Amino acid sequence: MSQIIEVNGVSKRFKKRTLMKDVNITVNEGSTIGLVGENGSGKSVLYKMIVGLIEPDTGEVIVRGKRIGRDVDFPSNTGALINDPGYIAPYSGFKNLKYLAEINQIIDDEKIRDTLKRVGLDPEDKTKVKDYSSGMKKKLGIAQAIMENQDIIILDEPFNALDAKSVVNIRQVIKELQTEGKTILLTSHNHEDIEMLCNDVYIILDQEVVEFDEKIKEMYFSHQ
Ligand SMILES: Nc1ncnc2c1ncn2[C@@H]1O[C@H](COP(=O)(O)OP(=O)(O)OP(=O)(O)O)[C@@H](O)[C@H]1O
Repeated sequence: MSQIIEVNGVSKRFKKRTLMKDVNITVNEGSTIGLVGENGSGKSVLYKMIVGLIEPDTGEVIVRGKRIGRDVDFPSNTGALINDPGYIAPYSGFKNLKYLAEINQIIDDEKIRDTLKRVGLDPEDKTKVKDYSSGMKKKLGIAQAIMENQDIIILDEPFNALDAKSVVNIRQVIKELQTEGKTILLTSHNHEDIEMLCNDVYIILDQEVVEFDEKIKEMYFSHQ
């Protein structure tokens, strides 16, 4: 298995607060990584550094051999749902995805419709995104992260706000993506999602990212 993402000696602080120091992670192509940690521990920030939205203070992020921020601004062929994506509020879900698809021009309307159905949204629904529920917005975010058949898929809290049936569906979608050989980076506060879907699990603990072994797992989830 080849390494597709490397986080080497990354540190980040905001004003006086050190969020993480000397973080090292290697992600193998085709694997699913889980990242857990308390609210505010830096999970989204770490994923934003991987996609080039936030610059590390020290260290480097390498994706497919290219250093983010030096060789490329953003990793290629990567779909990401991190926090709440900015949607065009007066547009429908379909129209939002179509607008985004026009940037790369690699998918047609049919693929957009199929992806909306795949995540549990009705492609014909004309509801404006400003009137979407939180769960619908989350599904739309997942759709934009996978619609172009991206090889690397980053899903930060994809299950938040989803009802039980939708959780089952999105877990199934993620399993299909795994079968397709995608490299997936997840976060979730739900023990079951992480256990069920991830090959390697890390936790941000005291500003460090460490492997989430059985001992730490027991300690962490027993406090939730
Ligand atoms: N651009 C920024 N400028 C200043 N502080 C920031 C910025 N982005 C994030 N932070 C801070 O970094 C910390 C970590 O935020 P992050 O969103 O990564 O947490 P998280 O682990 O994803 O939390 P949660 O589980 O609640 O989603 C927070 O205290 C947040 O306020």
